[in-house]
Amino acid sequence: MGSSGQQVSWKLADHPTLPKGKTLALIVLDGWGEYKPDEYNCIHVAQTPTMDSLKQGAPEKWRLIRAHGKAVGLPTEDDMGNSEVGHNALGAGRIFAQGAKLVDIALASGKIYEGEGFKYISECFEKGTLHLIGLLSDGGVHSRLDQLQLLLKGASERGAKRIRVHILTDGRDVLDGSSVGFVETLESDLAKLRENGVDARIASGGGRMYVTMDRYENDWDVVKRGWDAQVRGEAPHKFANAVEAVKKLRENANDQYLPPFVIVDENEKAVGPIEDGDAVVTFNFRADRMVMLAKALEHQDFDKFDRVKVPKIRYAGMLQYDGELKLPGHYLVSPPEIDRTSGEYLVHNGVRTFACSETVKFGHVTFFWNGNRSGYFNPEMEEYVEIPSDVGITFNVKPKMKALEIGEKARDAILSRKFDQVRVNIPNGDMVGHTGDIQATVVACKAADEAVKMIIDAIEQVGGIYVVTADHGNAEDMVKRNKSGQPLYDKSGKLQILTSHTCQPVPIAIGGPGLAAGVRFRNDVPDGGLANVAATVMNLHGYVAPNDYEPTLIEVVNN
Ligand SMILES: O=C(O)[C@@H](CO)OP(=O)(O)O
Ligand SMILES: [Mn+2]
Ligand SMILES: [Mn+2]
Repeated sequence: MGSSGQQVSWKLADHPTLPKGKTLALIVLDGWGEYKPDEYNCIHVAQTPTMDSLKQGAPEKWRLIRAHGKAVGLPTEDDMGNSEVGHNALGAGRIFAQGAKLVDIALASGKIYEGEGFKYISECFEKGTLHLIGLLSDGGVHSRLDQLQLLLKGASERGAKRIRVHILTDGRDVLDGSSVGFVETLESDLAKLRENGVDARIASGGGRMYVTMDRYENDWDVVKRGWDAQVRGEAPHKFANAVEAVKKLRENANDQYLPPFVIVDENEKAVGPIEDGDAVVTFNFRADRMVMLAKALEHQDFDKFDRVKVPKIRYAGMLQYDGELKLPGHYLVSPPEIDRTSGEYLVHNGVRTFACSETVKFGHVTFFWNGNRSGYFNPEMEEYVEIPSDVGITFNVKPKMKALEIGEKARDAILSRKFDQVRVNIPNGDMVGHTGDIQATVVACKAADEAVKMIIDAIEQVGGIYVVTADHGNAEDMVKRNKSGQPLYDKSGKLQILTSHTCQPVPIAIGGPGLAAGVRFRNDVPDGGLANVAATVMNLHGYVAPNDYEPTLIEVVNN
């Protein structure tokens, strides 16, 4: 049965000419876009002989595809790509309206306030406090400030009398240092609410990478720091107001890594710990970095850290973050129903699959790939291997990350001949790109290229096929630019470093000894994007994709 209840026919039609049984390596370079060659394009600066040689196969075996905006289900063409929407599109073969867009629609129509989730939390408004926890920026990757603003307004109009916002500063999807402005904006909104009789305040905060927003259980301490501040009202730093807190803490850390703080009253008492009878909403729409907190808030038998205090609350996510675990049970907006993913089809058709990355990207090639669904479709047919990521460092310190280990695992999986598809995510360009450290990102790109080479070499040995692509841009452009592409400087003359993803297209290359003669990229899908990759991969496994999948990027010509 499909998730919508209808019977799904999983059998895929045979491809008219392409054979089955070739080992296929599917390599996703995280944060690897295509951009003009200059000194801030780390992919260009780095030695990347493998990726360079693939590019020489253009236009038949190398091309660019869209990885941002509407091509991946985001609200506008100004929205940069990200891993969640990117891997969802790669795996699902169709474009789904994503969380950002679904929340926009639900807020605009007011439907968000009519759903079960809002009713559930609003029953606490009379006696309890409404806590809103999430990423404070307009990055649009995990959350958006304007959505928070609408939610604050909507909730207060519908009876929330006491509101506490627990902020996580960004500096990753937006410029470092922009946190101050976002906090000022939020403070002025909360002041207006107070004028209207709503007791609304910021209660706690911290930088997203150091407080709360860990993912894939890489480091529970991150979530614990947030818990202590948000729930217990305990943090090493105490301030009377949040703008002052962020300004002060920025003296020793950037936005992504601000230490946890709580806002206190005249008696040094935290103004907004979470108490029995309160309502809590995590207002991020994106799943990966909210799942751990959701578990801490929702699971009775939670044992990842000592929560000390476990208030009886009503908790709702902006979305449901994990469709398989049904986590959280209550949510304000229904998530996209990403069903019938390519992974599920291929497993049903006997394609044995291996997927691997290191912890910080592990869920990208498994959970996101499979439509935000954790676990295997069929454990007999699939093996997912996670290589533990380094914990407690920023990745510019170790820019090679686990690229070679991922390459080795993929190589061994290919050479074992136990798998038909070997899928990896190579994180370097993205994770190091987010640190804004240009030199380290150059090293990162080189390491990623070396990992690609290892995997392609293994494919050569077994007579297989490779598909190399990326989920969105990042390392190819490390500075903020004006409309004509010139780097921008701030008031003090400092170059404005871009830590975020980009709106650039990404490459896709196909090749390997197992690629049938005459296979090439068609030229009649010029606007092809990440969602076109699934049908392409199904073809290379010897199958035709379901009708409603975005069209394949390849054709077979007689030569
Ligand atoms: O680190 C993350 O959470 C995002 C940026 O916010 O990056 P990616 O989409 O590549 O995972
Ligand atoms: Mn990514
Ligand atoms: Mn990223």
